[in-house]
Amino acid sequence: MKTRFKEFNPKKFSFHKDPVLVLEDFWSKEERDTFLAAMAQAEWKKRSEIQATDLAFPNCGDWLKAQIAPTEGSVLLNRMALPCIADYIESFPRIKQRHMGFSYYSYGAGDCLSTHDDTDEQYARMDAVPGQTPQSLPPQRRIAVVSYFHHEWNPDWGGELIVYDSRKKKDGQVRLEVSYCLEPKPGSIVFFTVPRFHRVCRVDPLANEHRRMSIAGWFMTEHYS
Ligand SMILES: O=C(O)CCC(=O)C(=O)O
Ligand SMILES: [Fe+2]
Repeated sequence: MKTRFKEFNPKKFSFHKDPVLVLEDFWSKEERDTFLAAMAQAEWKKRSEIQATDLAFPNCGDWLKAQIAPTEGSVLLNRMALPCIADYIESFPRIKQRHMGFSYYSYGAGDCLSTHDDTDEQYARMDAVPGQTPQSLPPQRRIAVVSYFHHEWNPDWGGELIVYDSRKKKDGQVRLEVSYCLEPKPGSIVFFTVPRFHRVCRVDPLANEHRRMSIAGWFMTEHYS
């Protein structure tokens, strides 16, 4: 569902019934300013300089990624403490530990993120030691979060987040159908359950120097093997 944050009742919402939640006007202008100031201080790395993202997302321009600062990380977590998130996470059996991880991203003209479902196969493969059984199962991403902090975004600038429904055809093949096309509206936040196919449309040259500034990451669970 898509709604304004002040009209949202987090006690009534369930990710089991509705896997995509879009909350508009989640952040005030002042809150966005604080995050943008922290982002301006961050140490950014290019997509092409990070081995895992270079392998997983070739031909996606050269967006930037940085570690979220501890203060902003806590602000984010406090604001995301919604009962519907905890209810969904706790619905998985045999949880050993809960994890989360969030990063800053900056996309300029020409940057995009090709279709993926956030199960992070590339990364999992890089961690695996050949011929060795892992001690415990790697954390599984359960809820993806993306939020937008730039102050201005024009529909001509592209950069939409497309979320798909995947339908199994009779021949066993999977067909993707667009379920949401979301403009990166300043101050909005998107949550969706993982796995779920999605992509970020290329930012158009019409954006000029404007950048799509976001925080993205996951709530994860680690399970007893
Ligand atoms: O920036 C977005 O809208 C989505 C980002 C995303 O899908 C990811 O970082 O895995
Ligand atoms: Fe993603």
